[in-house]
Amino acid sequence: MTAEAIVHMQRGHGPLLALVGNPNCGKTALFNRLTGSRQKVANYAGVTVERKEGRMATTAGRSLRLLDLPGTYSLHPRSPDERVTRDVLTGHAAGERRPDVALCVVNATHLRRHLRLVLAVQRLGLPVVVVLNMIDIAQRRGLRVDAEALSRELGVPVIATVATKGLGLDELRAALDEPGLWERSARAVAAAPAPAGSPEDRHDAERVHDLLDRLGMAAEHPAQLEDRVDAVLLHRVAGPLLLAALLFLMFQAVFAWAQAPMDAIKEATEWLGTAVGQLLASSVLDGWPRSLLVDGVIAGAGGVVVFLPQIVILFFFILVLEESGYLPRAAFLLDRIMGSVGLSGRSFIPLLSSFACAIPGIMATRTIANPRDRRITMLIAPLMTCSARLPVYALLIGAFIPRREVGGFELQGLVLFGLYVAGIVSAFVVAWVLKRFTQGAQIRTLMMELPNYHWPDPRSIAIGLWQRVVIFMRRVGGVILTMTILLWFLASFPGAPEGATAPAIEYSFAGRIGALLAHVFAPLGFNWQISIALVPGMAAREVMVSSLGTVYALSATGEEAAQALMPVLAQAWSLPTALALLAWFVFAPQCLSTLATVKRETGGWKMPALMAGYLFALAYGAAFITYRVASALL
Ligand SMILES: Nc1nc2c(ncn2[C@@H]2O[C@H](COP(=O)(O)OP(=O)(O)OP(=O)(O)O)[C@@H](O)[C@H]2O)c(=O)[nH]1
Ligand SMILES: [Mg+2]
Repeated sequence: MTAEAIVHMQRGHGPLLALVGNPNCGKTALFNRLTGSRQKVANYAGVTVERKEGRMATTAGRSLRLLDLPGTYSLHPRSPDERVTRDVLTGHAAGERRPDVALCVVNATHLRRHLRLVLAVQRLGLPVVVVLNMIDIAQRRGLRVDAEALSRELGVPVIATVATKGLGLDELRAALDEPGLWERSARAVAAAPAPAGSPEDRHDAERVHDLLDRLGMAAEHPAQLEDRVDAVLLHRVAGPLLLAALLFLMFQAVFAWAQAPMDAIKEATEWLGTAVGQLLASSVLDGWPRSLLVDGVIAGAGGVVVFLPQIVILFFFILVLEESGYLPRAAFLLDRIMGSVGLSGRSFIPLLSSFACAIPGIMATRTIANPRDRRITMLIAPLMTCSARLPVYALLIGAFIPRREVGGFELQGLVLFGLYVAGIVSAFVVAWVLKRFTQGAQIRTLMMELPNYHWPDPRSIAIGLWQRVVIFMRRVGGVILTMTILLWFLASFPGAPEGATAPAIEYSFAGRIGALLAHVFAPLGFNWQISIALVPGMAAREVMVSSLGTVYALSATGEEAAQALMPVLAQAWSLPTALALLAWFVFAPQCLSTLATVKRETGGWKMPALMAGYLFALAYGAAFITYRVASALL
């Protein structure tokens, strides 16, 4: 996902020092003063970002390379310039060596903001020397600047400077001779690029606040609006509650807003099915071509397209949260909870991606350094409700959960919320059990640097949504259509024998396979139609919906074939059966592409076999219990 910054190979020699800081803090002024005319200017290739390198000498005469990195607000890049800075500092910029020491320049009049970046760079494991620049302006404004106290608090050298006048540069050149600095640097480079873990369960803004507080400088550097917003959104109690409320409303909207467009799509597909059916009935294409089009393609694929509005609404919220800068904050909040089951915030991004699809989520576990944490994160990724499960949930909820309000909330949205929560809770329980009963080192790293809040850009949201629509429609036209046609074939041949009374499908291949599978699934209340639909559903979970569409269209006798699936199911299944199927899909082990990805990532069959086995057991158990309990109660 990260487009790595490609830079020209620079054949410099000697230790590399990088100037890092917020825009306009005086990096270039300092760079010019330190290097004089000994500068090389080039471009980072692939991006029009200027790369400036120069040479400088320390007091003891040691020759250093100095790199003037683009100014950045944080290590969450929002522009190509910022990305270059992040990639160079993490050692991910092609053709560029990771710097040995970071020279962090901060504006003495903007300590609250600028110190955050210092902490973030420190956490990357790089030795840091802080340049406290613009002390002339700070002094003119009557701000206290105590470089020594700051140095004690940060545990790194802090040199006060006025870059434009060259003040403090001698002290800086002397500080760069300190041998401990380069020893630390050698250690950091050996351990690179894994960030050094901080056991503290806090984020940078909070740490800067405490630090300024202890220095008695908090009042001189008042909290900005953003910090005050964070004080609420990241509050220990209020934060998680607000997050839960937000997710809750999101799922309410998924049902409430999608109704009208869903009705429209449903009517359009029904109309199309009827029209095509009537047209072909009076042509030479009557018979199996008509059935393939109407019962296979239109009933199957059309049944899935209905759920496009809900997917668009869900991703609208996710994109807005991502763009606004809230999502990393949600990660921070959840890090605390994840810590309680022994996982770190590093698992959050892979798990969050798994809400779209487990495959990118499992691939994102590559960033988890601890092998055991990585395997556990992989194993629980499929428990996050992927978007492919949304159509299945929406179909069953639409058919079986009445549209009414409970305590002012839409019952259907409530159930959907509950299903997502069930997945998350199960994931946490599984992670806890795996952590408890497997061997391995306990490593707890927390990386929390929060990006600034931003008004979401409507254009990028529109583009993001459009991409989701394209992905979804490609799946409808690809795997879903293919599996639907295959199932139609299996469900249509061989035809019924002479004098048969039951619907023809019961004599077909699919009907017979379904009848066999139904023995396995009967204890869960699944009939043969469900059992057979589970098989093509292994290719992609939404295929379950199109398969049910095809199976029931073919099971229908007479002309009511073009009916929508929801009312058919509502009539054909009992409520306990529907609830058991929902419980089954919370675990839903049947996704072949996910298992294939796990095999590729772990290089063996052990992990995918373990994953399929435990998910199947959980799905079967949960569906069984749900079916029994619901049958007893209802
Ligand atoms: N008064 C005062 N002005 C300074 C000092 N250091 C830099 N400036 C001024 O601050 C402005 C920004 O300095 P630059 O060196 O361009 O800042 P930069 O960090 O390179 O900025 P970007 O490259 O945009 O990230 C310039 O007008 C400098 O002259 C200082 O110590 N005191
Ligand atoms: Mg500059």
